[in-house]
Amino acid sequence: MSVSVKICGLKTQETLEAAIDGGASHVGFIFFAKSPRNIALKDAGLLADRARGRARNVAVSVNADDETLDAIVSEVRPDMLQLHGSESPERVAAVKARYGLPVMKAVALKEQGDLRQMEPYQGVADRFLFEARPPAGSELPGGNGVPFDWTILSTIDPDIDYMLSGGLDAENIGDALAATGARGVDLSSGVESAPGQKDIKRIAEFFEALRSAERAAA
Ligand SMILES: O=C(O)c1ccccc1NCC(=O)[C@H](O)[C@H](O)COP(=O)(O)O
Repeated sequence: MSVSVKICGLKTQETLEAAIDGGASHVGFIFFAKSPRNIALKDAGLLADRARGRARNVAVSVNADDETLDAIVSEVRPDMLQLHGSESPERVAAVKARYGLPVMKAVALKEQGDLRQMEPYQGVADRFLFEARPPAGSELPGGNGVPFDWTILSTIDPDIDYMLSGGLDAENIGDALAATGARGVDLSSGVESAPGQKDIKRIAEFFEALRSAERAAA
């Protein structure tokens, strides 16, 4: 079975096309002012229209209020909302009900016990995005380009639907898949030449490495 891939933080047509051509199942747009990947609503709407039907459009927000999410949903018409802040299970349920869209909830992991943070969201979030805790001093809850200890996921219930994230790139994707058996992965920094600057060559190299890892595992 092929691994689903979300390339996150896209801002240009060229890199969006490179992601979809490479085989991305999901493309992500960041709505967080402090991020170098932050995108204007109108630009995200145009990119999402271009991707529609070829990849699933994911709108990423951080503790966004209804007014902000209303604007995102109306302009971008995403297929999925990714909640990447400290949204409570009740907030996740309310967002799902308000927009009728699936929600992926980000959970940051550093040690085995952190997996317990996921429990209140089970049966509420449609999917999880497991990634590293942000390094000290980072203003970004995601997109920091740091991996976590993947062995944390070695005992996870195989029925839990998640994307593995945090510092993935062409060099480590084979090891990451071998360690976790993840069926979905998400990445951003690993296909950039500088923060917020997606790189077509690095996107292609990532997909090449992923296919090679999939062949090795078959
Ligand atoms: O990428 C950002 O700048 C960002 C900012 C605020 C909230 C979430 C953000 N990214 C969410 C993602 O889904 C990233 O792809 C994920 O954190 C992995 O990033 P990376 O470690 O750089 O591959």
